[in-house]
Amino acid sequence: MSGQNTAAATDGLRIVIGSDEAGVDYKDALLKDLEADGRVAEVIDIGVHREAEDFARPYPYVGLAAGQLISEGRADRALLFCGTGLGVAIAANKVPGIRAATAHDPFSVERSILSNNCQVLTMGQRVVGLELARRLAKEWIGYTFDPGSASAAKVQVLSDYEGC
Ligand SMILES: O=C(CO)[C@H](O)COP(=O)(O)O
Repeated sequence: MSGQNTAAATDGLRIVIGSDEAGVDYKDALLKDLEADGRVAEVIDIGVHREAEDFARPYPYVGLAAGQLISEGRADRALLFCGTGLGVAIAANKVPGIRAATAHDPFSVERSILSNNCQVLTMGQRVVGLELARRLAKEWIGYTFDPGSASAAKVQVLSDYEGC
């Protein structure tokens, strides 16, 4: 799984988007951005949705569901929101093989891919402005992990530890 995203980047990414109630405004805004982005082949909206039964779904279920979709090979990446971005990242990281990072600045977003080969980026609606979140997501889509880079062996330590 550590090399995931590399092949998909040429075909268009399949991206899961999700949030809890505290992140739903940003989730809905970024959903539109992803759908309009020609680099994205598929957007999978896992909720929550306003005025729907899932609206009160707590953040752990959102992070776990996103991580599982990637782990099962049904998506390449996930973009997740909650109040801080922390809860959905912690949850996604519980799925074996998933590397999720909370990042609210351009350098960390870049390194989450180029250093850490993270499949999941999370942000907090209560932490970062909407326009910055939109810009960060746009940049994030453009990064691809290089499996021949010096960072690859470090990521492999994590994959070896998890056995996947
Ligand atoms: O930010 C959250 C979890 O990290 C979540 O949106 C709110 O969680 P709470 O503070 O436990 O309500």
